[in-house]
Amino acid sequence: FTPSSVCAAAPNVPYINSKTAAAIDVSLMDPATSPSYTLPQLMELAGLTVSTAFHKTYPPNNFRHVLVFVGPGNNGGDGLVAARHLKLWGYDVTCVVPKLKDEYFEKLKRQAEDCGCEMLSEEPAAGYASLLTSETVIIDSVFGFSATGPPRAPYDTIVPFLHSTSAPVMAVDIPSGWSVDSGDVNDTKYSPDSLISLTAPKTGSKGFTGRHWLGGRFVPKRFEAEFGIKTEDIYEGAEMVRELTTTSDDAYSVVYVTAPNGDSAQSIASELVSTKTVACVNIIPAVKSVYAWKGKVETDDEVLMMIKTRQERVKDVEKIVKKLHEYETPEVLVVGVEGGSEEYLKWLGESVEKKTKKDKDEE
Ligand SMILES: NC(=O)C1=CN([C@@H]2O[C@H](COP(=O)(O)OP(=O)(O)OC[C@H]3O[C@@H](n4cnc5c(N)ncnc54)[C@H](OP(=O)(O)O)[C@@H]3O)[C@@H](O)[C@H]2O)[C@@H](O)CC1
Ligand SMILES: [K+]
Repeated sequence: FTPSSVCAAAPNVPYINSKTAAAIDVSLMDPATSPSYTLPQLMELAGLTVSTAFHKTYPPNNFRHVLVFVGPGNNGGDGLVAARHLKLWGYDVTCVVPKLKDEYFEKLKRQAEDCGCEMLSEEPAAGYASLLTSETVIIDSVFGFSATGPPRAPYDTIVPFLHSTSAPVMAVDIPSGWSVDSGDVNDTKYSPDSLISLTAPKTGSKGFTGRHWLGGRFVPKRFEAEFGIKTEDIYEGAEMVRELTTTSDDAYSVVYVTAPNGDSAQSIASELVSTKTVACVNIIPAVKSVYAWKGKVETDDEVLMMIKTRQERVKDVEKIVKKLHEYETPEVLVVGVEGGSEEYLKWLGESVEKKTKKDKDEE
């Protein structure tokens, strides 16, 4: 058995401060360099990158609604572009857009609206919380690397809402309200569920503990020498993003389940794998099981499933097995994984969908 894509360890990429981030931005659009990017080009690429990371973290079959908070600068522009893509990719999208920088941002708003995104320019009377459904994920594209000081109106109600909501949040570039260079120095306790860093992660996000993505597959390689960042070598295939989350402390399990025959095992295995509840099931044929049942010694011909998954998904494995299995008391035996080859464990981790903070809170 060979996994279709073996993932290498999360890359160790350099972090940059707000000054370097701004200098990179200027350099990308410097008309003296040939060819230089225009702002709309960069915004399209950044917005596509945000939506790609979002789709990987929150697939639309589980998270139908996206609530995008759009800020006054280019971070907000990224959010408007991402909103348009996500609507076209099957999500219901609501954008809160209190202010627009200029005519270009007006166009981005109209394009998103034209694709079906709902637009709000102010807080609903019942508060931002009234926009949440049980399937909402928020995009925080309020402030990026140029924000300084406490949020001013009208963001002085949006940012505290982001800090206090229990809905999962994906932050764009830096969690709004954190210092770009020093992180959560104001002790907001804001801890978004996920973060998509653009070009390079900012030093302020060093303490970030959720799922962390990097996107910037539009920055020329010459910037590596100039700004000390990493560019194209970190991305794989046609991917726009690379996950930076360290998975070294992830725990894995093997679950043993017996089934009466290969067909029965196959249907359970297909459900487990197709829902990304597990990475792999080995079906071992011709197992003879001897056991005591209702006072008698029984001997059965069975097959054995050896199921490999993340420890946090074991309960979901049990639920699916119990739903599909024809036995009254199917065997579900969990064994912890002590170790394994780094590449195989990385592949295993990537193949199983992680639980989000929301899933964990609901448990
Ligand atoms: N390099 C890349 O890969 C690319 C980066 N991109 C993205 O651009 C982002 C950086 O964009 P940016 O420079 O426009 O800054 P950002 O923080 O969005 O907005 C600043 C605005 O906020 C305002 N403001 C500031 N503080 C405030 C406060 N306390 N309260 C209220 N308002 C405040 C400030 O207003 P002013 O201070 O001027 O009055 C200004 O209007 C970056 O993080 C990334 O997401 C991509 O789009 C392109 C490719
Ligand atoms: K942000």
